[in-house]
Amino acid sequence: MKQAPDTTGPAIVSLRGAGVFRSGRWLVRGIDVEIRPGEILTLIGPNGSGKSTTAKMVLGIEKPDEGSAWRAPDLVVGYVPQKLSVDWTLPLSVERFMRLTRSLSKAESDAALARTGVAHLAGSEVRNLSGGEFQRVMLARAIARKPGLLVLDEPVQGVDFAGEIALYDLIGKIRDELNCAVLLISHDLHVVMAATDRVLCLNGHICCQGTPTSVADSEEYRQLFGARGAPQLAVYQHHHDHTHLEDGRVRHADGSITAHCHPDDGHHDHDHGSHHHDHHHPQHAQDENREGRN
Ligand SMILES: Nc1ncnc2c1ncn2[C@@H]1O[C@H](COP(=O)(O)OP(=O)(O)OP(=O)(O)O)[C@@H](O)[C@H]1O
Repeated sequence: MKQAPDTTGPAIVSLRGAGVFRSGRWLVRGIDVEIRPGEILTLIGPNGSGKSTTAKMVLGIEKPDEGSAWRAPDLVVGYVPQKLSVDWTLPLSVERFMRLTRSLSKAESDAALARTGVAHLAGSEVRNLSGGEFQRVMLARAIARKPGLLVLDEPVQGVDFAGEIALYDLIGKIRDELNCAVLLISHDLHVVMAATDRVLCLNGHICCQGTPTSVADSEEYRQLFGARGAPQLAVYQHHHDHTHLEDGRVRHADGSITAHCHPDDGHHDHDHGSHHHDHHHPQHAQDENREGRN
């Protein structure tokens, strides 16, 4: 059985009463956050609530105008920003993109691409990648130097729902393999990955924090996102309640076998109200095989 990551070590990042003041106003204030090795922390909050600004204080890109921001001196950080200023009209292969701004050996680059399941795309043009492929390349770029902290600003943008679940699975696996801490930013509330240890809900300040379910239940969260927001914070759980057999049929948790799986066939629980995935699709299995081979 796999051991749970040890998240009890000393903090690798600590923000204390941190705030950023720009253009005559406080973008965020009073941010207290500690990040420990191996833990997954998700920042959620409406557009403009200060998630990226907080992440930039964690990274040291923005200096706090009040309070303090500290990082362990030897901390290697991998960062996938929300936006990249790259001229995509120029030809650029994945391989070159991986090594564009950093000294990375070909072996390190190949290993990272393999880990995120996109080794086969090394020679492809970046501008031709699909949204999901691009995010995997970005992830590979961020983990290539084996970071102790991985900061992912909206890692599932441009990715469809199935791809989103696969990416969250992958991020969880990378955390397990590298035992790195992960800071995830999401303004999209409908899925928070199950592996998230803590959710921090921002609205210019820390509005509430805790386990995903405790945040979804909190009064502050409901006030911030309204009644509509509450059922949207669906914590993605991988129930593995059925298995896809080689002949394409499906064996359910109750032992029965059917030709297909269908949400309304009575074999699945519906505890989140919204569309939620409680099983693997063949595409995910392919991704896992690909990751496993590399
Ligand atoms: N350098 C800056 N100068 C002035 N205002 C800024 C600066 N950077 C960000 N802001 C403003 O600060 C607020 C918080 O921005 P931030 O990018 O941290 O929000 P966010 O929660 O990440 O938003 P989103 O979900 O839209 O990405 C926004 O209103 C933004 O316009």
